[in-house]
Amino acid sequence: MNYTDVLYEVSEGIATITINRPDRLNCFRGRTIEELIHAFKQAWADKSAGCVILTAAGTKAFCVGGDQKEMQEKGSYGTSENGLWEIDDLHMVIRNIPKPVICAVNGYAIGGGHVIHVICDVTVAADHAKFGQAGPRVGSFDAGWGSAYLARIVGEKRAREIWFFCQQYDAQTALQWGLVNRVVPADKLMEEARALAGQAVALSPTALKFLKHAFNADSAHIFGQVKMAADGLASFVNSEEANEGRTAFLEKRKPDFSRFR
Ligand SMILES: CC(C)(COP(=O)(O)OP(=O)(O)OC[C@H]1O[C@@H](n2cnc3c(N)ncnc32)[C@H](O)[C@@H]1OP(=O)(O)O)[C@@H](O)C(=O)NCCC(=O)NCCSC(=O)CCC(=O)c1ccccc1C(=O)O
Repeated sequence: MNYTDVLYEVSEGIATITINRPDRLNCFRGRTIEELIHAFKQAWADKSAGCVILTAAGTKAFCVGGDQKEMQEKGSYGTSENGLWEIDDLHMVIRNIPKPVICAVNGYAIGGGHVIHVICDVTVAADHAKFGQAGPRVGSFDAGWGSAYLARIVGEKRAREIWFFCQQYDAQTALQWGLVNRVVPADKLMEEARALAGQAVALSPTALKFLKHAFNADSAHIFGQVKMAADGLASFVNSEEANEGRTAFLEKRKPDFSRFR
């Protein structure tokens, strides 16, 4: 597959996957998701790769979720070559790949971009990174991993706060909340992520594989709500209510949801 939205490279046993849409703050469209899935599967199949780093191009954003401009213009984020919108499959391949996945957050991790970092095994954040969910402001929600798994990580009260108020949290707060593992100066981000990845690469791949499956087992039941959440969202995104959120964002004004109460 020829990548347009993603970069992929393997060196010293570490596969690095980079979301490469910096001019759109690395937000994703259907093609981005399809390429990310393909890249994760490459890393899965590659016996020379013992660990994966997921990061993004530039210094402003890791990923700011779904491409709202594409959604506004085309009525969808666009599909993959096979015609499907495969965000759930991306989440599953990050969980199921039997190798540690380290997310190196190089800026904003917002909306669906925040969910992606939440699902990764470990997160290293640049000190200027910002974290948060935006769905209820722009006409979206993740009632699957993005809420239920998030609550396991930061606790119910904080997860509800993150979704119910759509604020942004700095890297130190994210560290204090257990949302990220480490915070480093921005210019040391990849160095730190690669140092951690190198330590994993030196360990027993079979032990790591079984440990990852073991950690996953305890939250696997969340998958039961993921498809329902995705179908609920699919039926919501083109509603008048969701459209008000998206349009307000693109018009740089506050949304007015009062008529939908
Ligand atoms: C990230 C910001 C806080 C940055 O703010 P700021 O520095 O002030 O920059 P801006 O001027 O706002 O932005 C610069 C430029 O980028 C454009 N832009 C920003 N975000 C997006 C985006 N998501 N899509 C498209 N374009 C974007 C912005 O319009 C500006 O363009 P100009 O032309 O220069 O004006 C701030 O930008 C911000 O808050 N961004 C919005 C974040 C957001 O709302 N993200 C989407 C949340 S909804 C989502 O992610 C869908 C989730 C999803 O797909 C999903 C997830 C899980 C399960 C299922 C699904 C599903 O099926 O949908």
